[in-house]
Parts: sequence; C-alpha cells; structure tokens
Amino acid sequence: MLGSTTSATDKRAAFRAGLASGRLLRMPGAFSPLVARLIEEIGFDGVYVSGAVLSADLALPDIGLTTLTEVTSRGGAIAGATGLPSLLDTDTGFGEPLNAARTVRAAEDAGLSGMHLEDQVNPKRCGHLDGKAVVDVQTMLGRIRAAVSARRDPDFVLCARTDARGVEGLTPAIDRAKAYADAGADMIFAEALADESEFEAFRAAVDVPLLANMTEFGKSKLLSAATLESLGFNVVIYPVTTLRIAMGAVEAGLRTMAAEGTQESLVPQMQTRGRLYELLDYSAYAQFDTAIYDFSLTAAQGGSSATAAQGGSSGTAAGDDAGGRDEEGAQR
Ligand SMILES: C[C@](O)(C(=O)O)[C@H](CC(=O)O)C(=O)O
Ligand SMILES: [Mg+2]
Repeated sequence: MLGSTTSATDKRAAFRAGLASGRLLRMPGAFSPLVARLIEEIGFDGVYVSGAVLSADLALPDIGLTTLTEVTSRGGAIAGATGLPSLLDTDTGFGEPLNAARTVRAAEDAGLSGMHLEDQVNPKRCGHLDGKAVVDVQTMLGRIRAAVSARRDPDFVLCARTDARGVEGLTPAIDRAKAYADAGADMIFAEALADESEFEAFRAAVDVPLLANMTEFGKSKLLSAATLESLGFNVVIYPVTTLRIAMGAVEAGLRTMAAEGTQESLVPQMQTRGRLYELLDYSAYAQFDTAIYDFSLTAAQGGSSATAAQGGSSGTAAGDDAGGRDEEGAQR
C-alpha cells in the first residue's frame, strides 16, 4: 500500500544487475502509475515512461512541449507505484548541457532508475517520423558529459539515444553510439533501426548494453523478445503499447455507448470493481487504521465489489456522519 516499499537504490541496483545478466529486460510503457502496477504483477522486468505518452496524455503532440517538472513529476509517480526499475524518456534534456545535468538530478530525486537523452535538435519529434534533425556529435557529447558529471547514484542508468539512423544512415549512427559510450553513456538506444541486420550491426560494434524500441506503426520491424535476446539486446521497450490498447478500447466503448444509450453491453469487457480494488490493495488500507478508514468490503456483485463507508452505506458512525453531510448538501 502507499506505493512500492522497494527503495530507489534497490531498484537501480536491480536494473544494473539485469543489464549485466545477458537477459533481455522487457519494459512496457506505463501511461499511469496504476498501469505500472499491472506491468509488475504480470511479471515484466521494468517500466518505461514514454515522452510520447506523457504528451499524448496531455492531448499534446510529442514535439518537446512538456517541461522537466511535468516529466519528472509524472515519471516519479509512475516509478513510485512499482518495485520494478523505471526508465524515463527525457527527450533532449530540456535545453543546454546544464539543463541535462539538472534533469539527471531531478530524475534521481523522483526515484527513477535511469533516463535517456537523445541527439535530436530542439524542437524534437517522434523518432519514427521523417524530417527530424540531429545535433552535431560534439553537442551531444556535451549533453552526455554534463549528465554523467551530475549523477550522484552510480547505479542510475544514463542511456544515450541516437536518432541518426533515420537522418545520416546506419554507419554514422553506429559511430555516434560508440562516441556516446566513450563519453560515459551506460546504454545506447538505437532509434528507428529497420530490421534484424541493423540490430545485429549495432550489437557487433557497440560494447555497452543496447535498447530496442518496439513501437507500433513506426519504422522498425516488430521483433519478438526471443529474437531481440538472441541478437544480444539488453532492453526492449514497448513505449506506447498500453496507451494504444486503452485508447482503442475507450474509443470503441464511447461509440457503443453513444449508439446504444447505455454501457450495459460493455460491462463484460470492463475491469471489475473487485479487480481494480485488488490492484490498489484496497483491503490493506481498510486494515491499516479502521478508526480512520472505515471501509466495509462486501461480496456484492459476485464478489467484485467493495463499498466505502464514507459513501454512507455501512451504517457505522463514520457512514452516518457522511450520510448526514450528504443530506445537508442536498438541502442547500
Ligand atoms: C520512444 C519514444 O521516444 C517515446 O516517447 O515513447 C517515441 C515512441 C513513439 O512515438 O512511437 C519515439 O520512438 O520517438
Ligand atoms: Mg520520446
């Protein structure tokens, strides 16, 4: 309850150990803290916090409009909900090298286990779109060196992303990756590689852990976890997948409701109240301090319902008080 009990230090150590294990760490994107909890429960290795999702959630395109404060605050809320390590997308580091340095401090303070910085120019855009541009190598090395020197926890993972594959080609992208690793990047995110042969070429040339981005509707072929592991990749992110699944379901559901005048036909597809409360660990809160949090869990609706006394339904003193307030509210 009240978020994860695993410390940020322990999560970072686990992330480091995972990167050294030779296994592929699977990190789906969480569009909310609650989704991070589901990712953990289902047995994934980590949580990705996507800039594209963070922007989309604010109904904004992914063109560098979000701020350091917005990104680290949402990233921290997501990281805090899970015992898994979380990797944060910090775009270009929000400005000059000094801003990248401050970003590292903020991400550490927010409890993240690592972050990635990319070599795009500002304003950045989705790495799978045409028309993006990259800064020169020296400028990116400045961002990386600033980030490395600002880090306080040596286990906090600094990942450098290169967008050069789609701009300058595969070989310049590999050369950049090598230079970024030499400047202190712990991991390389090779953006928008086309297929197995390109992933293979990166692996052959770069000595540090590598991250693969399996985003849908993009430029990369969707490779399975088994394939990526056999190619020697260390991390795979599915950055926007949970948002796309959810938004697909929300749109279809809203259309059905609009057409049918009721949500009744959708109920079987919904997460039940009971399942939601289980994910939230509702019963632990009820037990924590019964004097303050007077919840009564009931078996209503096939065991999938719990009722809060504050709603006025338990008949306890707290419930009666809440009921009284409701009545007064109604009279006014
Ligand atoms: C990984 C990424 O940076 C993100 O913000 O999630 C995006 C994902 C996407 O837009 O599909 C990117 O690849 O640029
Ligand atoms: Mg991004």
